Amino acid sequence: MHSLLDEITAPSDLKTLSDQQLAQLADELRVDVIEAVSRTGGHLGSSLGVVELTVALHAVFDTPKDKLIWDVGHQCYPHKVLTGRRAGMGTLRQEGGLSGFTKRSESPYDPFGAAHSSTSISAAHGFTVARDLGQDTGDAIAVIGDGSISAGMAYEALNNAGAEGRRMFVILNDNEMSIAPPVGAMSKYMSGLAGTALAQLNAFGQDIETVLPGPMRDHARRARELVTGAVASQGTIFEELGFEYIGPIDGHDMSQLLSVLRSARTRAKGPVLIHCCTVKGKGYAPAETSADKYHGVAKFDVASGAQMKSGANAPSYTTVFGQTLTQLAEKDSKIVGITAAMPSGTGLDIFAQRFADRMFDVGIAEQHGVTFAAGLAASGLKPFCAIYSTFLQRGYDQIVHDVALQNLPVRFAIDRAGLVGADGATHAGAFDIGFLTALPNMVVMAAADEAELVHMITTAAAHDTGPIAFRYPRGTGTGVSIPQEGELLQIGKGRIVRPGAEIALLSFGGHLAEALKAADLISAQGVDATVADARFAKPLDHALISKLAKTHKVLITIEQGAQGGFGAMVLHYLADTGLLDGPLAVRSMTLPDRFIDQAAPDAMYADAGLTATDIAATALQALKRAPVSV
Ligand SMILES: Cc1ncc(C[n+]2csc(CCOP(=O)(O)OP(=O)(O)O)c2C)c(N)n1
Ligand SMILES: CC(=O)[C@@H](O)[C@H](O)COP(=O)(O)O
Ligand SMILES: [Mg+2]
Repeated sequence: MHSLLDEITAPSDLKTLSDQQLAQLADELRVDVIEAVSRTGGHLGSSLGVVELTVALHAVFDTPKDKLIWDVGHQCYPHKVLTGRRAGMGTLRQEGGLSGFTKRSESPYDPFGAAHSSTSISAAHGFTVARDLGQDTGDAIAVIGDGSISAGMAYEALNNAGAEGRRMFVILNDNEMSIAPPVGAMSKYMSGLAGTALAQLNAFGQDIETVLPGPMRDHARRARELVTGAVASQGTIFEELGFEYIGPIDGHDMSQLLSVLRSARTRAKGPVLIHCCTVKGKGYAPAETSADKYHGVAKFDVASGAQMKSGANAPSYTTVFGQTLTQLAEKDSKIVGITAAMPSGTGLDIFAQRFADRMFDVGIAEQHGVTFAAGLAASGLKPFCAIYSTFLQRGYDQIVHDVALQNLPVRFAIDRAGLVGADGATHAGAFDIGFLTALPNMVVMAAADEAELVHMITTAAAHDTGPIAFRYPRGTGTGVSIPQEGELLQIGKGRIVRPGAEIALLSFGGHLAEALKAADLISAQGVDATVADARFAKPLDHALISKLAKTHKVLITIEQGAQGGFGAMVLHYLADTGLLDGPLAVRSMTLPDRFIDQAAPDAMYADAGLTATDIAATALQALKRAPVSV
């Protein structure tokens, strides 16, 4: 069957299509995205919500000279299809394949990378100022969702760009969903905007336009825009910030999108915000009718929408966290949970099912979430601030300034520690060990398996003398049996998991299983190896480390984190106590000093040089070259 999509090799091809053909193209594009994502998995719901918007933006604007910047970028699959990457969609989020987000190195149509939310308006402002300073760039268009615009960074950008008054475009993609239903006053405000008389007036005007012949329709549209503009100019918050506000418009009505975008592009002198109402998962019933709108899906059967099961039999670390915290909270009414728009991703949805009034979703607002938790702790409660490692980076100054410096007992549940797989480099939980162990007063733990996680949550709940953090990997655990009750760990004490000699493998966190495999490989070479689980990167177990250093020829530290973390802390200690002055050979095995693109986690750790084979080879090599005792 003749397909317009087959004829599209670049957005410039859209300029040859009529408005009706653009609408047809959108329909074809939607089917294409559904088919593609059914084979790869990925962020389907948000992509389906912007199919018409994507076609209209590329049809009206002159990309790539005009810079189209997608916030988060998880909704960029239609964009990728239209910008020459349709053939590559089968490699989406896979090793060597297309990124799941926008990425500068992937395409000239991706002027700015994303994945962490709420960055698009700031970036667009950068392109705008550069244009005005003579750089060869066109208009900047930021497409930001209703969830993402709840982050403070978005207001920093609106505040700055609105005041400067430079011509730029912000498309507010309002589908009334974040990953979970949206929270916050802004969400209510935007829903109000979309539901007011303004929207009814808009809809009424559009109905009239549809029955009028060509020239009259344009006049009617212009009249509608003037009237709704007048009504809207009661001062939406965006106008108060210096933006012309247009909308709310139907983000699935191609003729409306085209006329509004063409008109705005022709007329705009300053910053414009177009409020676009869409449906997350639009056009695919299993997505539209699901609670999470198929935000992030595994491979699925198109006909039924049934997703392929992961096949894992152990519970995920996330589930263990949610269940354990809930169990502890039954006996401790001071325990509360804080999430930044990710209740299901962190497992706090489990906690909320039992303690709805003790779980707080602050929206995509990690900075606020951390200091909110500090306020809770200062008031005597026991806040568990559950934020993925990568997103916790957003709240670092708050951890330093509001938590550690004041020595407040905030508990940080750090999921997705280490390499995370399909989400790639933007979501790697690589840096939290380093940025947390640098802080005075902070206790830093890492769970080697899900049983250890139970002990660490229990220990954190009881730790009231200052901040404490525990990190754990994405995905299912090791399958160890999970204790009914967690033990109280002694702060700063590690454990010998496998006694040995000559070579000591000191693991911190989720790589313990790999260290044990490495010990087997080392033993097969006739060398004995000790395996220890540090449990704590701060405070270090000085007695354990000294003992290992004094009774072995080689000490290898292993962590699922970047340089400057656990291994560095151990090296500080060994150097400062003179334990490096003798015959001991020390190697610290970390993630390499580069970003690692998406692949299966095991493949990513292989790329990082952190497999059992790598560990064994490093240890045996060190033994061979270990300084000779004098
Ligand atoms: C700083 C940060 N925190 C959390 C996330 C996780 N996250 C990805 S998409 C999303 C929801 C985005 O909602 P919205 O902007 O409305 O986009 P939609 O999915 O509705 O299209 C969240 C919380 C993130 N990417 N970045
Ligand atoms: C786009 C985004 O940032 C989130 O959807 C993220 O991909 C979730 O990660 P998990 O799949 O590890 O929960
Ligand atoms: Mg949304």
